[in-house]
Amino acid sequence: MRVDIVTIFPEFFQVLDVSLLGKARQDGIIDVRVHDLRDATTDRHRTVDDTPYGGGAGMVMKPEPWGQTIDAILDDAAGQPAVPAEGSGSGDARPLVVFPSPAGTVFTQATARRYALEPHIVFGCGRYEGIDQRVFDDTAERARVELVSLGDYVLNGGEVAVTAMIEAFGRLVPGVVGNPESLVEESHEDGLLEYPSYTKPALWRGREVPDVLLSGHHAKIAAWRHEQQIERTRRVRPELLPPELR
Ligand SMILES: Nc1cc(-c2ccc3ccn(Cc4ccc(CN5CCCCC5)cc4)c3c2)n[nH]1
Repeated sequence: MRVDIVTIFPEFFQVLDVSLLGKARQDGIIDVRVHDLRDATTDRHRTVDDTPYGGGAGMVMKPEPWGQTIDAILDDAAGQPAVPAEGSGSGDARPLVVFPSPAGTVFTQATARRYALEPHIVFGCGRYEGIDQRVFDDTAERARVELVSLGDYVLNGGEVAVTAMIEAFGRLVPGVVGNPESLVEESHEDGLLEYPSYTKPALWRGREVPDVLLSGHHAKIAAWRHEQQIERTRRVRPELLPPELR
């Protein structure tokens, strides 16, 4: 899987070398390339922003550097088509270009699962007050474009959102996580929040571990854990519960 990231803060993504993904990159499972948007500027000040038409506070990112950078990435990728995972993916062979945005659809585990199947994703990290709309419109001529929100709060740019998304789908890419079983039982994987976890010692500060977990009775343990998931989801995120469990 190839991932391209466009940003004015390329050093921000050194974090991807440290985390779980460092090994995935070394093993060639995920090929991450970071592009400095300012490399596509032509003026002495390497300008990437300007005042908004129609007025308003702040600055908007100019379209030219974006158009040039995205074209270069897509042209380069066209020369070496990444093979989509067998029997998976959107079926649309065009690359996927994702722009974090407060105005985007909310990123969920379902989005992460879908992204993990893509052979190539380009992430565009905006800054300032956002990117000129024509960048999204122009890119949509040759790629699938998605505006994605991390949640209902405003960040200063797309970099944190892209880091979170890459971690969320990266860990689902086969070969990235040592024990694939650990991916099945986690929160949101079955639409419910996770059950509480315990480990040794059996008694800690006067607090014991639920007896069922010490029983070795796997069917009872599984039933208890599912009940805990439903109780916790009902308490914390009732909107996630399927109608029949509300
Ligand atoms: N989930 C999530 C993703 C982001 C995100 C993603 C990408 C960028 C790029 C820039 N910002 C900062 C920003 C964006 C919007 C505004 C509002 N402003 C109102 C007037 C018209 C212009 C826009 C303010 C500052 C970003 C923020 N935040 N939260």
